[in-house]
Amino acid sequence: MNPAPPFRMTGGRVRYDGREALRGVDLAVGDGEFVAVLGANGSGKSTLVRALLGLVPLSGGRTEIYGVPPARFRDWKRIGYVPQRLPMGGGVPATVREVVASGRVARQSRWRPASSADRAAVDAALHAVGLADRARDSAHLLSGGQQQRVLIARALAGEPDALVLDEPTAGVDAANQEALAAVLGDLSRQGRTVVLVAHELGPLEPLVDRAVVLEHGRIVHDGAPPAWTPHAHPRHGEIEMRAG
Ligand SMILES: Nc1ncnc2c1ncn2[C@@H]1O[C@H](COP(=O)(O)OP(=O)(O)OP(=O)(O)O)[C@@H](O)[C@H]1O
Repeated sequence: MNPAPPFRMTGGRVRYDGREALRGVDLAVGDGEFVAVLGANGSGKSTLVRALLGLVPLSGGRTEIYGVPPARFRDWKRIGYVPQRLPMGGGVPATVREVVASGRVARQSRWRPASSADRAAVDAALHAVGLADRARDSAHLLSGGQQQRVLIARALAGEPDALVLDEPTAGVDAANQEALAAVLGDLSRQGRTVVLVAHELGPLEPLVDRAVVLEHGRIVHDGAPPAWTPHAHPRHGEIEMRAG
């Protein structure tokens, strides 16, 4: 029997205040796949990835993480999540290293201090996103693009099998987008599963095996990445399929 895929949603529905944001989504993401979730503002992209992770409840259908419904899933160290907005800033200033080290929590025993494996994973994650030389800096003083890389490093530090990123390129300059593409390319070649939400793929495009396009909470395309005018947000009718 094949092992359960990282994510499988069947007939997934999500309702906010009586309005449906997901309207019957069937989606299985296989081990090692690199899937981009595309669509216009408000089409339901964030809702879909949050529902896959059990962060928003389904009003209909079901979803599983490695074959287990999110409420019963316990193996969170296998999953990395990079949210759309920064939960850091405000509060107590933390160094870049401290934020990244917090990504090890799911792997650490509560009664033991960080092990050498923890420290090595944090170092590797900082190195992967090109921020090793900023480890002692306050995370909230970095640029938006660098903060995004800190959040990615935090997820990488947990050495997840599957990584979910919500618009990792939004508001990120070209150099940081290239850096992100290099990191995600390495992960993908290592066989990790990547699901990312994007408006535009930019330098990530060559990495994408499969694009899932949402419109009004439904999947309207699932296959090769569609081509559209750069810098335009895909709207109804604007997406054209690449020949071949
Ligand atoms: N917490 C919430 N409460 C009520 N409505 C919500 C909530 N979150 C999202 N919505 C609505 O659900 C729909 C889908 O939103 P969602 O954020 O999933 O779309 P999106 O494709 O990720 O959009 P964007 O590209 O702007 O991030 C939108 O109409 C949005 O206004």
